[in-house]
Amino acid sequence: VTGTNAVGSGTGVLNNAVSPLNTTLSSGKYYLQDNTRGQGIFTYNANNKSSLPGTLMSNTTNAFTTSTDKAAVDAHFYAGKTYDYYKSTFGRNSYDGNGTSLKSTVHYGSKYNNAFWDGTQMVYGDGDGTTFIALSGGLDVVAHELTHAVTSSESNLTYQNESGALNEAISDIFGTVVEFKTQSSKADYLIGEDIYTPNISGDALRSMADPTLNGDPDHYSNRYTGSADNGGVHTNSGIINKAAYLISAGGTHHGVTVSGIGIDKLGTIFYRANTTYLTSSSNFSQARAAVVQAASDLYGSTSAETTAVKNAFTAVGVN
Ligand SMILES: CCCCC[C@H](S)C(=O)N[C@@H](Cc1ccccc1)C(=O)N[C@@H](C)C(=O)O
Ligand SMILES: [Zn+2]
Repeated sequence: VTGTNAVGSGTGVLNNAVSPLNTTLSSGKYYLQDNTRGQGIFTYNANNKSSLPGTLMSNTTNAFTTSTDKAAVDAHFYAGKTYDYYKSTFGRNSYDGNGTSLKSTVHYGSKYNNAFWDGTQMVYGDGDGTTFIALSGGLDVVAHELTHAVTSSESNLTYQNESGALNEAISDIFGTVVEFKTQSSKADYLIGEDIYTPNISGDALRSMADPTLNGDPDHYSNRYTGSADNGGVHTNSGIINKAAYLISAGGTHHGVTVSGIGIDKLGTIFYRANTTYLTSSSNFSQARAAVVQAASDLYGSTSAETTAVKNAFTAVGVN
């Protein structure tokens, strides 16, 4: 909408206080439209239907605190935080580098247990209340989906088999990196922990530290070779997620010891790989080469960073 910039507040999915919330005042109504980042961040309500984008979220006051507001408040705020990470860390203006506006829709479908990037916008379900609660309530979910947009603009990894698992792992990696940079006190290497199984504490949809906790492989010899889930893109991502975990945190896996280099460098290395070396058809072995080259460019071919990358990929059986 055309209006004036305003700063409001809200309540998130986990009943967390959210402030500041960048909004737009137009004709006496406040909209979830943030004009301070790129060409804007716009958050919509699908009203539990499946037509997109739905209606731009509005309120008569600048306090978004109703139950309907909560998923939108987090989607809006976390999209802004993810935008900030890419802009401040790499100078990247929005997912395409051109400041293209970020659109999110919440309350998609009925009890929809998923979130996705549809090629032009982020989409979030409410969950069924048992497997998931509203998925935009997880910062790692929002950063996961927005990172698919970055990947689509860069390597454009094909969403199936090994390139698809790489695509998924890169989204999990940046979901985690953004969580560490934005919510440092509650950051972890778990994926979806904030919005997964509200009745079970301590679990998550995936674990980068130990993918086997959810039945996902942590070594290439255990990869899934079937056709489900586009060739196991959410399963075989565990192999790359484990390598990423080892690069950042270090550890010994299958007899190979990795000296961790930290979460910031993990993000910097994978960002360079995704924007410079990976292509739509890259497989795991080619991804190793891409990430090694990225680390070498950044820190030197004999650096501790490059050594950590090599050892981590070896540890998960990718050569
Ligand atoms: C619509 C068809 C599937 C789209 C897949 C999207 S990109 C995706 O990977 N969504 C994430 C959502 C997510 C992210 C982080 C944490 C929790 C949940 C995902 O992992 N979806 C799982 C449930 C899946 O599709 O199997
Ligand atoms: Zn995904």
